[in-house]
Amino acid sequence: MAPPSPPSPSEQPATMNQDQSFVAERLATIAGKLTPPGRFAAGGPAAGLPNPLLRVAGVGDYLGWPVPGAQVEAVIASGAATRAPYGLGEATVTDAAVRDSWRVPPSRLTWDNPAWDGALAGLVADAAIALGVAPHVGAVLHNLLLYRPGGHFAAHTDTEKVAGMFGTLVVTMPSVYAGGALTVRHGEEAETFEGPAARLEVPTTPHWAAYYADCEHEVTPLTAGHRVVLVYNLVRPPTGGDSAVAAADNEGVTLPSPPVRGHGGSTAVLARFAREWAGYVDFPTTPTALLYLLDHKYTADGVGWGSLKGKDALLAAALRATPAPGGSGGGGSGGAFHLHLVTVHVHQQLGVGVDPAKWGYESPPRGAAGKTRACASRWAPPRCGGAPTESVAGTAASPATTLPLQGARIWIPP
Ligand SMILES: O=C(O)CCC(=O)C(=O)O
Ligand SMILES: [Fe+2]
Repeated sequence: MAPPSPPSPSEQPATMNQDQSFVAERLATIAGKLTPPGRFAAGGPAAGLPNPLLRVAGVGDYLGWPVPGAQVEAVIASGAATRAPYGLGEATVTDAAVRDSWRVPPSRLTWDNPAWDGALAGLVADAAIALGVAPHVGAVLHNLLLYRPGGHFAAHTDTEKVAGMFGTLVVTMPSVYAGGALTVRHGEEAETFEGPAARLEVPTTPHWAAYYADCEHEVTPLTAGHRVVLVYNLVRPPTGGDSAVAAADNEGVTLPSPPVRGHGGSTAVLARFAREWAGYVDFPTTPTALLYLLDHKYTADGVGWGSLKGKDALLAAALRATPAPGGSGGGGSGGAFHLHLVTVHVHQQLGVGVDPAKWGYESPPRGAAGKTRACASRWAPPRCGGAPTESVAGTAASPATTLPLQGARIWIPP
């Protein structure tokens, strides 16, 4: 933070109580008002997609358009498809109670319609815009999935299968089925994609759905018919592509800026917030650092300034663009905030009357029998679980650097 400059009386919030909740609540309020550049999931009919003329090696004819149920059964009977597995911890297992579908790997698929790749690229661009992701998004075919009556996939999140993967695109080929709805959830929100034939009509139009891979999703059981989907990994350059602008941060480390525009007026609000915070930072109960829990979940490999999603990307862009009081611009050494993408593990002991504002970075509360109660992170996902410890540890996620937080008073969201 910039050196304190006492706020004028008119800048003091009416509810100021000079404790740690003021700055944290103010930042949460500002973040809450940001409108993310896209949705966590999007989809609908894909009228622009032609019949790909898809062939499964060893099965003969092109798949029909719509795909007849008998042809799906023939692919399964041929041995070209195997039961689709799912990840359980480090292992990959098959269990029809969790996932009941069949997969054909890309190595056994060919598509002969030369118009397919261009049409798919157009759909991927639309999906990227709908999710609010920077340009240069690519789609890599992962599987052809076949669902029979009763087929389903229980709620799960998708693992990042390749570097730069941030989401999944599902293209549902026209076929006759009922049930088999895809529901995607993020926080309190849910989106359901019914596919082309929710009412057992003979469909001719494929459908699509795209979502961030960390969003939980499920496919409800098919009550009749066969569902055929192409599943693509959505990938983007790890640093956010062309729009990633290198900028030196306050510690002299070069970081790419998040590939997001549209934070607009929020930098003015954040600049005012920075002034207020600076004016009160000498109070012993005012935090000198804030942990902000990201809206999306990120893996250690997948987190970075250029790979933040949705609201996270927007807030990071706004914070980075906020100039220091008296400074001419943000995003670099003149910015109002020191920003770090880190994973912080916090294991708090119950029953000791904890006042998080008094914590030093390496002085966690100590006390009664250990129980993991809170996991918090600043710009990175909580990693809950594991053995309770009495330490608070931070790992810089991007880039690897030592955090200058020793002795900081950190406010941790409840
Ligand atoms: O079948 C679908 O619509 C989704 C499949 C899925 O969730 C996956 O392959 O991970
Ligand atoms: Fe999935």
